[in-house]
Amino acid sequence: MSVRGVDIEEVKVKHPKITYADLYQLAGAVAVEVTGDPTIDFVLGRKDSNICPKEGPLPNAKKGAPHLRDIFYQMGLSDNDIVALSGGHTLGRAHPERSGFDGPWTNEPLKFNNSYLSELLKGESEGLLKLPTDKALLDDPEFSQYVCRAICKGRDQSLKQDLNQICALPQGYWSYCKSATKRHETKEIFDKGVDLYVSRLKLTFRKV
Ligand code: HEM
Repeated sequence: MSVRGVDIEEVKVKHPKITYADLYQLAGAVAVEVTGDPTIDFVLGRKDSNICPKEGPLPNAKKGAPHLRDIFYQMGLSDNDIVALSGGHTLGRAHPERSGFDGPWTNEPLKFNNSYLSELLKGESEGLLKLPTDKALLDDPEFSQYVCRAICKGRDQSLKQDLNQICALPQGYWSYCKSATKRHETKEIFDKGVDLYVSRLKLTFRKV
């Protein structure tokens, strides 16, 4: 694994006291920092283990919302955390030779922001990937509330009204959400929501 051309193994050799578990987390926090602005608080203290769990705890991209919950609830994460973490797909891309999926989730896959969420709301876009687990975040009423809330911030009055309404609607908000994003420039909504998304992500990062 490498972050900005730095091989993680080289860092481990130089600083053998840090565990791999901490090192990988730190690499994630640094990756977010160098590709966007947000600084992620980082706390050391994770332990390494030589024992592999029987069934790998990684999610299966072909499955839906119940599967995501099975995986992430075991880790003590909430629906809101699952949505926030899925926003990690704002960076990078899928490779057919690795996962069978192909392409990036956003138009700027080396820039960390909330564009994963805006692309999700916009629907299918040519050349951009949506995994079944990404789509599940919109199909599931609980998850999709958090997708909307993650971007629910606006200064101009009509936009604010629309966003407040989206965020207040526990169910059936989705068609409203779609029409509101059509009425306003999607980019405008998301530019205003990026701080909100990042602050939510920071809360999730404290747990992992
Ligand atoms: C929600 C469940 C998740 C599923 C099902 C999932 C699935 C996948 C898949 C299929 C790929 C493509 C792998 C490849 O072909 O190279 C991928 C890549 C990636 N995932 Fe996830 N992922 C999940 C959660 C996360 C989380 C929580 C993060 C980080 C917060 C994350 C960050 C990434 C990144 C950065 C890449 C791109 C890697 C690259 O560019 O080589 N994913 N994920």
